[in-house]
Amino acid sequence: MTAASKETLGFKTEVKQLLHLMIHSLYSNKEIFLRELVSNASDACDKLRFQALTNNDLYESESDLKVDITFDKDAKTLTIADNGIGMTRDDVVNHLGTIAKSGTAEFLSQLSGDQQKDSQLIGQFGVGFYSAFIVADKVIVETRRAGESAEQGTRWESEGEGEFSLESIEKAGRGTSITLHLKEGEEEFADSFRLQNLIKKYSDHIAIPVFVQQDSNDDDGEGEDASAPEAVNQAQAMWTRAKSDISDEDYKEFYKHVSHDWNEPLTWMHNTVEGKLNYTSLLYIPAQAPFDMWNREASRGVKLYVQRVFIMDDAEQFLPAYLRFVKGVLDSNDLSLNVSREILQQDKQVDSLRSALVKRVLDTLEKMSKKDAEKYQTFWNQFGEVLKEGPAEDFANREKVAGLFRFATTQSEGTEQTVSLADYIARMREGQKKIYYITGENHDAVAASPHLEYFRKKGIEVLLLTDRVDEWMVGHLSDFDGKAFQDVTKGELDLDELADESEKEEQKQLEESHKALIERLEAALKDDVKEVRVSSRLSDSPACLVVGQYDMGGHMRRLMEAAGQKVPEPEVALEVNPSHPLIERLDQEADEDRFAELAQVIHAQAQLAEGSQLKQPAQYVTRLNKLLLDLMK
Ligand SMILES: Nc1ncnc2c1ncn2[C@@H]1O[C@H](COP(=O)(O)OP(=O)(O)OP(=O)(O)O)[C@@H](O)[C@H]1O
Repeated sequence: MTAASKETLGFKTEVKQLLHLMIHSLYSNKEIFLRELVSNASDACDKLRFQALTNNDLYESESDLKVDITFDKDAKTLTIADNGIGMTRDDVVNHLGTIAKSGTAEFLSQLSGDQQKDSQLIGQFGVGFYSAFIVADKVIVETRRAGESAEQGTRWESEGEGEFSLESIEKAGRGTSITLHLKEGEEEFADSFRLQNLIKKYSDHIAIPVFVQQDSNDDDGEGEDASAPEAVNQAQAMWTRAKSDISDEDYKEFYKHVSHDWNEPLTWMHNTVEGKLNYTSLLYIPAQAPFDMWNREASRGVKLYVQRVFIMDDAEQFLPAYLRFVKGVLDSNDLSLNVSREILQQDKQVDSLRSALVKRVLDTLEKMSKKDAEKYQTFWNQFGEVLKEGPAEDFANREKVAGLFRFATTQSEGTEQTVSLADYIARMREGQKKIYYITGENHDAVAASPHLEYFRKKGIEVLLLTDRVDEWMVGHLSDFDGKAFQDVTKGELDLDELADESEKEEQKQLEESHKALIERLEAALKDDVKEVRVSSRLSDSPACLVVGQYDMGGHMRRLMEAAGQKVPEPEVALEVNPSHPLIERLDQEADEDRFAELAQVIHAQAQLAEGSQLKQPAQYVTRLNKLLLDLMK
């Protein structure tokens, strides 16, 4: 080792922030550091086994993979050593000096300083290696990549305060050993009994044997007197065990290992299939959305194993993007051990496996929605918006996915999305053939829309769609259970279906008796709207705007315009309510200039009511002020 090979580097800012936070927010759960370090050690062994498939020399004549936990009570140290893949000097800098996760900055910006809330968020982010600093004031990592020579080892050392040092060392055995210098008061972790209990509690499911040093019999504290270590965990891939042998606690801990989530999962599905396809899958639905669910680069997919050998993390080919919240393991007996991401893209088996997993997840959700509505509601509140991408992405399952949707409606309470399409259909009025909906920015705005007046009067339920994906989703769904979706703000209301005879007659008469008014309005607004009609949808408001049945809705148009996209101008019709006092008064206005002014104000108000921006707001204010002044005279 030469002095020149030693250097001191600073942590990236986000690491400093995370370390500070971790130590303060996670202290009450400090023991989880062991789970995190053993989980990393197990992953490192998995990776070595995978790479050794094509290069057996990597085993360096030691193919029994294991994790060794040793301690020294006097020195107050604890060491977690593995003989896995190890790290090069560059790996060490990249993995233990930065956080390479996409969305890290965004995650950190969400933190509030409130320890309770923040610990929840860190849980979703994943705690990892840095959790060692919850109990240690100095951490030393000694590592050597499998296949490299003994002199190419690296020693990383840090007190968790801004910087770390690196130097080259000689390391005979490959792999990584992490030594924690325990903080004052954390001596409990240099204790065999305590360590064994923790491994049984948190890491029993790890497929690699974990050995914990025994306490020495004569209590002189000499490390050399310790007797031979023994494997503490079951050391068998958990998903290969019989379901009856696996406790809920085991399933939950395994979830934390595969997902890097700190919270418990909402539910899981564990299945072994033999026949045309041969595989075992253990899939989890989290209880909480991860911090990066909307980040396009975020990793997703299952951990793929072939015949118990780890192949890759985040195998995204096995689940569609709209199920990206699902975590877990797929162990296939059919795929080849040298399968790669490229091969997966063309493999026919992959499609069959994917269909099978999708079916499993959708069936599980359906069952949950029937058996445990409250639990399902938790799921929906977290992941509903993602699931709504389903009809566009997975045409074959669109009806099944839509059956899982929940909506806020004109008849549901508050803003929570609780009504299924089946509920809606069961409540449809006699003769009603369509599923009516309205889209908009937020619940209050859509619930107050003038377009709902007629539906309220007739007691017809309307779905209130306020998620960004909604309009896009309905566009792809188009119908459910044979009933078409209809935007209540689009096209002429089809009274045939909704109104009784007397209403239709009344509407006809209104149209006849207001022909002159309509013509005058059309002349006054000829540059603004394509058509003016007598409305059948309004009862309390004077007017509203309606786009063509096949035009883009107002909400979608606003979203696209906000994203800087050019959107074709829709052909808008103004519908007026002749029974409204304002329109009655307008009809009597003899002065054509004043009539035109009033018509412009009514048109502007209809735009405001639907949430649109006026093209010339100042002009509207001037007009309105003029009218107000007239009133005050
Ligand atoms: N024992 C080890 N052997 C080899 N590489 C390791 C070991 N421990 C950590 N690493 C490397 O350091 C990286 C960072 O580890 P860390 O635990 O912080 O994050 P992670 O495991 O990727 O995810 P998470 O933070 O969600 O746990 C790992 O991805 C791995 O590449």
